[in-house]
Amino acid sequence: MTSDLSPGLWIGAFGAGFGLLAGVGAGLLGRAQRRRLGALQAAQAEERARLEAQRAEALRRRDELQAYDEVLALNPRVGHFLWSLGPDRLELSPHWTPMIGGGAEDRPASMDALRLRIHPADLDGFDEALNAHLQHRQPVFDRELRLQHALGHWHWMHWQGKAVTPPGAEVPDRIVGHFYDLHAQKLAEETLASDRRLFDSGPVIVASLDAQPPYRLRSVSASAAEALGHPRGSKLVGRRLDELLLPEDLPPVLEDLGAVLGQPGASFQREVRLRLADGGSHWHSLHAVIAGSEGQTVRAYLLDVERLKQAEREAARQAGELQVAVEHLTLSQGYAERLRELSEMIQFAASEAEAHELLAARGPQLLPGWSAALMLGGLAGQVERRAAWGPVPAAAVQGSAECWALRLSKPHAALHGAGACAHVEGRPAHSLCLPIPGLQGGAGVLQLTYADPLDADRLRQAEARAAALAETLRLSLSNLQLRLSLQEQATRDWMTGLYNRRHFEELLPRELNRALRAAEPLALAMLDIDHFKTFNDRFGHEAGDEVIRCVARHLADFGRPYDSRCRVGGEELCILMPRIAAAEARSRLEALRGQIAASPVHHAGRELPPVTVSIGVAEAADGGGPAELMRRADLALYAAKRGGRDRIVVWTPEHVG
Ligand SMILES: Nc1nc2c(ncn2[C@@H]2O[C@H](COP(=O)(O)OP(=O)(O)OP(=O)(O)O)[C@@H](O)[C@H]2O)c(=O)[nH]1
Repeated sequence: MTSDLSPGLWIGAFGAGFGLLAGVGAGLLGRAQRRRLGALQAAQAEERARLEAQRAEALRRRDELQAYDEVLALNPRVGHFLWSLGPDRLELSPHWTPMIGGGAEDRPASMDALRLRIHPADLDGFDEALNAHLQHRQPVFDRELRLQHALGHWHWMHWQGKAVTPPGAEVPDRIVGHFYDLHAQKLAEETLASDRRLFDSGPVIVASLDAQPPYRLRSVSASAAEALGHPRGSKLVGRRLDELLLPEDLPPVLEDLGAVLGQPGASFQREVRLRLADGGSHWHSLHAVIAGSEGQTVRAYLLDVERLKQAEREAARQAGELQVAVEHLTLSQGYAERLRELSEMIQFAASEAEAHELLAARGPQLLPGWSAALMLGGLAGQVERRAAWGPVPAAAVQGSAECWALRLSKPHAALHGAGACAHVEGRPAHSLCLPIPGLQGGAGVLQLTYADPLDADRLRQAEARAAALAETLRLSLSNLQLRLSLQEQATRDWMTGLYNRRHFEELLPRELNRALRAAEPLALAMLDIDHFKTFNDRFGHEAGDEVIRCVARHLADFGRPYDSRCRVGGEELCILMPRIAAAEARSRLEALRGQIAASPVHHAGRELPPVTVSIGVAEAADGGGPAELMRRADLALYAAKRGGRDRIVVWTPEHVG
């Protein structure tokens, strides 16, 4: 574009001035005229010099303006316009096209054409700005507005211009000026404004603090006061960091600050609790940046994460509960498995004593840390300790009156000995008695003690386990008792209560082997009631039975606990006597024989004739099996019968069968 303000106008004016002066000088001739001419020439020279100076100035100005034009032309965001008012001709520099898009032909050629592309909302303002300038209310025309881009969107531009009035005229005939691209700046401003709105109303508190103790708040987004529970508009500026944070959170933040102070751009992140107006606090995620060229400001961004924290806490609590539940489930599954094993072993124990030993061995794994005693009904109503583990002892229970669990038939718990049963010794933190009813010999009790205090959860778990253990013991011990008693019944002779023949046949080889292994003697005595048939014949079969029972009672009371007394046939009985030799057996059996002979037998209200027995004794010998031992005892018995009955004969090799 060629501006009407260009220096060319000035240069033309100078040329015309010089021509006029030269013509005037040529017509001067006389002295006076010469004087006048001299004066004129002086004035002329002066004027020439002035014009020269003006010309030089104009040239300098032209160069400057050219340079300015060139620089402006370099800037794609600034263009020039010349609007000739009369003909409404608008000339736009080529910068227009890259700003507003389209081709050169799309450039508006008149103000009317330009106005068609102005955003309707900006049109009035545009016209008003023009009028204000043309009516001299504003020194320049200056307006931001949106123009329709060739691609359709509204594009922000800034127009500035000045009216030019031609020499001698009274009103301007044109406006010259420039337009520049404001779009990127406007978008940035809008983004900033929306950011600002977000900061002021959104969840993020933006704050600036002095980057030096006591870290006073210099500015803070408008939302902060309300977010922290203060009345809207409350003044937070000026507060110290220690007034804003919970005391526990201050030291780590001070430490973080210490590490970044004086380093512009350095930052740290941390979760802190901001104090609320009501005395509470809210967790915030703090992102702090050292700002300012000298690092004189701490810029802090705080996002309220209280709900997140609450959710985290809730999730952690639920996860904890789940973990506990899973642990309980796992533990209880493991525990149930261990109880099942114990129960099986107890039920198939060879004796109650073995069952009690099993319990004592496995109990510590079932209830770790607990001391326990299983007390079962014994003689004279006493409840005796049968199995125990752990350091806290239990005294024997003299009667059910001493145990609350037995008295009330329900579990009884005590804390630090207060209200504990009399048999609980010491003052354990926890004691628990569980009744075990339904056993032969009377109800039993399981006493459990724990020395140190337990929390409610662990106590509840232990109580549940103890109850399960007591129930397991009740079932398995009563099953064992039943099985042992059935077993016992199967081994006993129904009429006499002595072992039966089947049991004797099982017992004999076992005892014989044991004796041989232990190199211990073993004596077998065979007894036969003398002339038994005559009892049957004279007094009846029942009398015969009574005779058998009477002899059996003598046998039952005879000898040592580990002697086995059996009825092996109708009126044939035997005694298996471990750890004694035949001679010793014989002397003991003499007492038995004498007792039987001396004891009257009554039946049906009358005394029967004296009952005597013949006894044959044999001793286990090397190489001889059970059959041989029985054969020898039989041979000795036969010898006793033959020898006159009511006597004892010990087998010797002479008794050849
Ligand atoms: N009442 C009764 N009699 C039985 C029983 N078992 C076997 N008997 C009888 O006992 C008798 C056995 O008699 P023997 O072995 O001959 O005895 P004994 O000849 O009378 O006397 P000894 O020659 O001294 O042995 C038989 O008559 C059987 O019927 C029983 O359980 N009860």
